[in-house]
Amino acid sequence: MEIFTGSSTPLVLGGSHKTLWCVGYRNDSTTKNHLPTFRTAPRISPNPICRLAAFFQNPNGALPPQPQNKTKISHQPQLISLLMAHCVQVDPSFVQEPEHRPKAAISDADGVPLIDLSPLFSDSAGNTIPTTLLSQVEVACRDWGFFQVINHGVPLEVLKKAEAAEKKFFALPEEEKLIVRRDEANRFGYYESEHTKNVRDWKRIFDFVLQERLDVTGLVLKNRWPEVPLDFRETIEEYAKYVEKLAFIVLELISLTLNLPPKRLNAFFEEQTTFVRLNHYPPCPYPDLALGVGHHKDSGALTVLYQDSVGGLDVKRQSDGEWVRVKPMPNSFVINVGDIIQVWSNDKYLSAEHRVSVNTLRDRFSIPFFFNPASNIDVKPLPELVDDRNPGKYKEYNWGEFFKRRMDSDFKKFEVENIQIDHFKRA
Ligand SMILES: O=C(O)CCC(=O)C(=O)O
Ligand SMILES: [Fe+2]
Repeated sequence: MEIFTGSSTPLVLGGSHKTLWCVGYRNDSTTKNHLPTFRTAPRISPNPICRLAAFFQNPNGALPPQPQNKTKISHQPQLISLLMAHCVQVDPSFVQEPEHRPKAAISDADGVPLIDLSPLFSDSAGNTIPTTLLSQVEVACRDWGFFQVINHGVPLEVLKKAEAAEKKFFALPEEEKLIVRRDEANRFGYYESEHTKNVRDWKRIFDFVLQERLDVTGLVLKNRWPEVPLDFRETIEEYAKYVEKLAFIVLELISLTLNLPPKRLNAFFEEQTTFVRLNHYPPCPYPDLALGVGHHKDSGALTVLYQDSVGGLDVKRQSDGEWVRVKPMPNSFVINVGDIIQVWSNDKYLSAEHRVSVNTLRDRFSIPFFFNPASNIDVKPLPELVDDRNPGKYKEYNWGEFFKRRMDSDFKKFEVENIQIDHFKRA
């Protein structure tokens, strides 16, 4: 290892091609204020493998004094060992491009709208849905593409049991989880190496579908269940049943806000390709470089997500392009519009960009329910919502093929960006 200093950066640490190092604090004894921020080094080093520079925000940390500019310090063993004591190994497959790395502080002020669904469950609810509730849903889908719901009808006990089962599963030894690891032939089960936009995510997942079938597009929708924890399958299938009810309720509310009959969209979901994902985001020693899930939009119709109290889900606010944190709220769900609703609504509603930030100290768990239509559905703007003055903005595409192409990129690192909804946008 060689250590160089450069004129514009305090430190650049080299390594081999496969092993990059940068200076950082270890997890223990770290507080937020002591965290360094990492940036990719400008090309100041003649050595192409010297790629990472570390900028220490807090000079009170136990760091050596700054070496003189442009001095090669690899001959100073004491200095090197002191630096090494503060090194974390960076796996380059997790490193995001500089423009996608999270800033140190993410605001949660002016966060996503919160909608109370209790009017739908009260005794006096009858068949009428308050217009105030509908307009809240409409504004949230239009301005944010994201909202949180409380009093949603899913019992707290069901949520808590699912969260406990999820934690138990991820706590199993790796070799036990690998028994149900997904592969190219069967895409459901455990996976620890998912990529979003060709960068590896700092997470582990377990996926299962609501309806198993050998699909027409050649996608095998078949679950793999672990034998332990014993009540795992039963618990999370029960959770999924409740969340499915909530997903249909939200779908009907959205139909109403589009001036359509409440069940207008339901038929698309009779043979749904919905799947549920359990996410575990372990603590990450370089949260300024990696993400739990890279920036993306969900490709299905709707996502209904339960998150624990740690926080990390960031949404790109439509109004100003700022990333804001979706503040965890006990006993709530986060709902977001996916690409399909964006297309059905002919861009009235937007599928918002989001990502997951990680942290150095706490494990985070979440459970998204990806509400997806049948694979044979051809997605296009709904005929009721287009006319000569407002022509359809998307060409028709087949959901099953789109879904399969997206899943393929979970296995291979493509050189180019995988299929996106914008590819179907009319000029
Ligand atoms: O874990 C989260 O909060 C969000 C995960 C997510 O966006 C996804 O899996 O698509
Ligand atoms: Fe997502």
